Amino acid sequence: MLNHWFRQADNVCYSNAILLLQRMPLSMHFFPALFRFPKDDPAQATRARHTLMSSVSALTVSSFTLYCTHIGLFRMSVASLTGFLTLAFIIHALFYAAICTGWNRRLADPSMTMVQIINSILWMMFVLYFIDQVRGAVLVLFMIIFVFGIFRLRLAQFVGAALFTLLSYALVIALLAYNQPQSINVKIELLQWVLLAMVLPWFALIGAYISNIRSALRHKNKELETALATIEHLASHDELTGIANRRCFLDALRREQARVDREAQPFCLALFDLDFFKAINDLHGHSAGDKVLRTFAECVQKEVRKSDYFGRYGGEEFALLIVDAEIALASSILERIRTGIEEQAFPLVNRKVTASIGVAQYQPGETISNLINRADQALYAAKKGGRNCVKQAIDDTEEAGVIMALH
Ligand SMILES: Nc1nc2c(ncn2[C@@H]2O[C@H](COP(=O)(O)OP(=O)(O)OP(=O)(O)O)[C@@H](O)[C@H]2O)c(=O)[nH]1
Repeated sequence: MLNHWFRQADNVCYSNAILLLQRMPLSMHFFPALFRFPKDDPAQATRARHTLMSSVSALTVSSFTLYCTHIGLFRMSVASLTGFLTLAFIIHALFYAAICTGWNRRLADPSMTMVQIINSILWMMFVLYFIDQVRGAVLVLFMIIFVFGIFRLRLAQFVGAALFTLLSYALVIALLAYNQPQSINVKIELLQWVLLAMVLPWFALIGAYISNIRSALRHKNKELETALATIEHLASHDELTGIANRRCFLDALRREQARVDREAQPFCLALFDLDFFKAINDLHGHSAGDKVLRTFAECVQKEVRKSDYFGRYGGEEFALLIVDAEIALASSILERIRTGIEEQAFPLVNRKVTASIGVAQYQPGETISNLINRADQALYAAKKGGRNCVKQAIDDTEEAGVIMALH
């Protein structure tokens, strides 16, 4: 009977615990998160690293205070101090978990530097209040706390932290003078306070200076990143039409060739050349010609699939890489594009603009230049065949030529 009752009580406790865990979704993420370092986000990784560093320094101070308790310089039993140190450890773990779970991103300052510094200062005050004889030497530990501020704080925050330290220390002196007059020499403590008041502003100033240099560097890095992205875009895109330039197109062609050689899927290369474009330039001017090129590029882009790759090959010549398509399918796509161009309005020139198109299917093992050559031969045939049409190159890689007119 008693056994049964215990088992039931056990079950109730167990299900209550499960319920509690389910009702607290935070716990489900929180504990595993403590052991998960945020590697995928460099900013979060840096924050987690700084928090771990500050935890290590807190651990050193904790060991020091435990030793002081052991030799009778800390007015507290080992058991009570262990309790306080456990609390300090939990607080550090919470900071770390907040970063690992990404919770800190909701805060105005996701690094939580100021909060962590205030936390450390308060713990330092705790140590200063209970430690005897070596209180002056302990003050040097404030420097470690302020070093962490260099990672993030602005001058005003540094000054705030320094003032908070001085006021808290003054309060500790007053409390000691009132509660433990035998353990304090007020004159010496005040002298130490003045010394701290002289050192901290300088520390704050130099810290803020370094912090400013870091943020200027960050800003410059961002500018460099943007400049690099612009350069990369300029190097790979045609300025006039905004589509890929010849170099970038050839890179895409080589990538596709490597993929197809691996996966044995067909792809086609089409070369476009605007018909009588010289006459457009001559009659309507170069800028009208530029506008025609832009409208033409937009018109083709509208018609092609996202997986296909369109680029300016040079002058009024364009190239289209049609992936996963044999020549019959590619030709019907190109025929649709050709009709689209024919029907497109080109307001500045107020006349029909057409294009001749040559297309070749990649033959496994052939070189890129051979493929381009065959597509070019097909384009030449399209020009010769009356323009405004699509012509296919023959499959034979040895013998470049054209066999079929679609229009
Ligand atoms: N506006 C403008 N014209 C360009 C650009 N690049 C090349 N061209 C012109 O394109 C024209 C190409 O003329 P051609 O190669 O003789 O050919 P076409 O007049 O189109 O005749 P077909 O190709 O035989 O139909 C030349 O006048 C070039 O100056 C450009 O970026 N902008």
